[in-house]
Amino acid sequence: MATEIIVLGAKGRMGSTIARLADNDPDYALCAVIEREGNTDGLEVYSTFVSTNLQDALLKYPSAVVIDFTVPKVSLDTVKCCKEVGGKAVIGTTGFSSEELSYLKENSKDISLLWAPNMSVGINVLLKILPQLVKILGEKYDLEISEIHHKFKKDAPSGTALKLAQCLAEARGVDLDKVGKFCRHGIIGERSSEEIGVQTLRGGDVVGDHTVYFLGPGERIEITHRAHSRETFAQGALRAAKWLAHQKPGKLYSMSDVLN
Ligand SMILES: NC(=O)C1=CN([C@@H]2O[C@H](COP(=O)(O)OP(=O)(O)OC[C@H]3O[C@@H](n4cnc5c(N)ncnc54)[C@H](OP(=O)(O)O)[C@@H]3O)[C@@H](O)[C@H]2O)C=CC1
Ligand SMILES: O=C(O)C1=N[C@H](C(=O)O)C[C@H](O)C1
Repeated sequence: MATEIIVLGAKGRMGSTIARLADNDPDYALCAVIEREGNTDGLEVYSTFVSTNLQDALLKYPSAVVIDFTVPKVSLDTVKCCKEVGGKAVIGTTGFSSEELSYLKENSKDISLLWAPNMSVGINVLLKILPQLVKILGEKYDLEISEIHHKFKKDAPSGTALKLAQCLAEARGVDLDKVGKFCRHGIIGERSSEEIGVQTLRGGDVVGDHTVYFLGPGERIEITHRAHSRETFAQGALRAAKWLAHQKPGKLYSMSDVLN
């Protein structure tokens, strides 16, 4: 049976990619596309329900999974709305504060909710193997991350870079809030071995590149993931929605649950 989908932020870079793919794939039924008041022009290309109100769409399609790639404030409203009317949501938005992430976790007890800062298969496989590399290479290898994104991206560092840094910190048994180094400028002194550096580049139309560096004595390993198009993330979001449609609330799901 086709998975029913509601796409929020349907004119955004990610929202439009997801809506187009869902509309052309018999495994999905694009039930509704939602945009902000005054910004629905052009959405009639989808022969589906167009609205500025998520609640209206969820009441009309109670089994649909909402896919939301917008901004933190809007995604928090999506969670609130799903809780009020009983919907499920896949959230790809990044840039949440730790309090906002706690809000997602808290509400995942009541609604089926999945959040992942990167829905590509490649990044999620990388997250699985990084702890092994950290443990084998040990303390002598310095850990750094760099990311490059298009000039329109609003948050920094990327949600993926933060997730990768969190993964490295957990593998070393340290607190990222204490060892994360997000900016270097001026006479900063020698690098300490505990640091996990995260550096941000912005420009042009780069879809999303992430590199993890293991910088050791006499050698280094660099692992780079490059997304070739937004369809990589969009296909992941649709796969996540298909999976989430059959899940009960209980925890804040992530892509690792989907790919298991
Ligand atoms: N998890 C993953 O795999 C990925 C995550 N992302 C994340 O997804 C998010 C969106 O990225 P992207 O598609 O490039 O961004 P866009 O800016 O292209 O799209 C954002 C969408 O959100 C809507 N929006 C923004 N503010 C509001 C508001 N206050 N009220 C209602 N709607 C609003 C926009 O509508 P309007 O045009 O009217 O402003 C637009 O439709 C980002 O956080 C990004 O980091 C991106 C790629 C992959
Ligand atoms: O804003 C983007 O474009 C992307 N955002 C995500 C992030 O912040 O990690 C994922 C992807 O790299 C593209």
